[in-house]
Amino acid sequence: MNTRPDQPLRLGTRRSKLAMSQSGHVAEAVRAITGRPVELVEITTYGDVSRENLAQIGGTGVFVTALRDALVRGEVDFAVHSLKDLPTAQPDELVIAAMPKREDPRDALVARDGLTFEQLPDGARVGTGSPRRMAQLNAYARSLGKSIETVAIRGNVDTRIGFVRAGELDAVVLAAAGLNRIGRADEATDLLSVDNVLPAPGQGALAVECLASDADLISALGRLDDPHTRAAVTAERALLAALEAGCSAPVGALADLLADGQIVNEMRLRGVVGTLDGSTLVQLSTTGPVPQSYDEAVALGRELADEMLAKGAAGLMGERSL
Ligand SMILES: NCc1[nH]cc(CCC(=O)O)c1CC(=O)O
Repeated sequence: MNTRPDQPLRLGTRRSKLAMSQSGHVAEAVRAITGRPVELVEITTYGDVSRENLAQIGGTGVFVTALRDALVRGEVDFAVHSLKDLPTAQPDELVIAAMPKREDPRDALVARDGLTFEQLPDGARVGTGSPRRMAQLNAYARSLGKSIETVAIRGNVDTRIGFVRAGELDAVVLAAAGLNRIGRADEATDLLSVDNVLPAPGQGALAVECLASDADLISALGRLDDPHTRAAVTAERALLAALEAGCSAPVGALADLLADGQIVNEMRLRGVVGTLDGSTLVQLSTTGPVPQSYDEAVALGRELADEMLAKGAAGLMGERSL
């Protein structure tokens, strides 16, 4: 670790309520492991100040780059990111020392009058800036014999829920993990089954990152790692990378463990790509032994990507936001 044992470890974090909450939990855990104080260093990222549509600015790393720069410059010792905001390419000088146990990966609906997705009226206005959500929500609505109007919005959790409270939208869709982490789980009026809406790769999981050269810190942070979360998220991100898609692409993926009684013996990886209007989806799944290494997890993701590409996935990903 870079600083003297009596000095606090510096944790770089975005300053949104969600980021502060997840960083606070990691800080507490690191304090317990190392016996050292942990100080939060607030860092503003491009994604926090830009008002541009995320799908248009490309999404790749806009919430992450400033935190990584602070790590490389030695201004902070480690950083906490939402895994789904992290580009799939890993810089050589940094490592993800821990992926703690994942929260609920599902998307949540926050609708007026307590409505579930099935109860939304035909033509309901549903806010989301995510092409992945647009594609799958439109397809889900279609399967229920109705249509919805997806409205591109962005902003933090409070801002997005505010559109519903103000009566401007019938509903918004957000990550359940985000609501849970800021103590607002009860705002969700529906949790969308992953059978209908697959989450973003890595959704609900965190990445704790530090310098690749900081062996002591890597080993301390490693105690927060959850191997099943890491295997699942690694497979999901390998799928995303092999599809050559970024976090703003209409790609959903989720790996989960299949248990036979108490014995976990397989990992299933599901993936989806679609057109924004939801008229065409390529949705496939594959199952294999629980990956025991990084390479095995990557292989599962690549295998599914190859199958999806063979079914025409590439042709569906050209579209960006509206
Ligand atoms: N930049 C958006 C973002 N990044 C991580 C989360 C939620 C928490 C998570 O997935 O870990 C969110 C908000 C959302 O999608 O509603």
